[in-house]
Amino acid sequence: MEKMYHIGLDDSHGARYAILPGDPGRVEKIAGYLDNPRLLGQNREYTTWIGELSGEKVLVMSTGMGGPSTAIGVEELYQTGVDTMIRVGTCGGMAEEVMGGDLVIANGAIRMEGTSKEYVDLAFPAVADFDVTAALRQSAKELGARFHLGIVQCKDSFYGQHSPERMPCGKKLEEKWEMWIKAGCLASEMESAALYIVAQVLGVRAGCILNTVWNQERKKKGLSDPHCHDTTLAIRAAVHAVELLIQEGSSS
Ligand SMILES: O=P(O)(O)O[C@H]1O[C@H](CO)[C@@H](O)[C@H]1O
Ligand SMILES: O=c1cc[nH]c(=O)[nH]1
Repeated sequence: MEKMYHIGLDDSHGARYAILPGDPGRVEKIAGYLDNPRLLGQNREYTTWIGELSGEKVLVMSTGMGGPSTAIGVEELYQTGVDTMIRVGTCGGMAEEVMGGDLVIANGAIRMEGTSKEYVDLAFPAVADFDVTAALRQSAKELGARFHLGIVQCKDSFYGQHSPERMPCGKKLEEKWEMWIKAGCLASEMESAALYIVAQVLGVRAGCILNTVWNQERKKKGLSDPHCHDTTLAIRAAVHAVELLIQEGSSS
């Protein structure tokens, strides 16, 4: 096959599993947890490394920030033979109990972004694959991590999250933000809704684990708000979840 237009890969890699950070700068670090890691390709925001876990090929590819580049990356990875994808990213806590450094496993995503609307109407939920989510939960437990499992909010504007008062539509953003919190939303990020909807439409498995960087709600209430930019724990949890899924696949 010809190399895919954006990610620059063809199907010769032979991997079914992909770990997907947003940040290209996180790819090599994640690949360091695989056996025999090597750079496979680099185009636009898509940096890809390949390695192995339990003898099975695994890709690590950055998606860039937001739904559009994530959807393109997922579409093209699927064309090259990938059928199981785990996003490992960062988020901002929304629920009071979600602290900087905690892991958040997203079993579903609020579709307050634009990309997934060009696949299916908003009434359709953005839901993670059950087996991938279960593997992420087991992995987080085995690592002894503090983690939360639940709904995240996906939006297109990082600064609409952090400075809604600056935006002409700020009142609406604030009203919705309050609504998501009252409904039990854990955290905010930018890619999982597009990942889940595109995965659903293509018929592939997807899940997501996030490092909480901070929690602006805790800060607002005068509570402690430790910041954590270290994604190591989320990465280790994602890599081990892939191992668990590979083991599960070979025993079923
Ligand atoms: O750290 P990543 O995976 O990029 O994820 C989060 O960080 C970016 C914003 O800072 C957005 O992409 C958001 O979803
Ligand atoms: O607050 C945050 C942190 C990471 N990513 C986001 O989208 N928001």
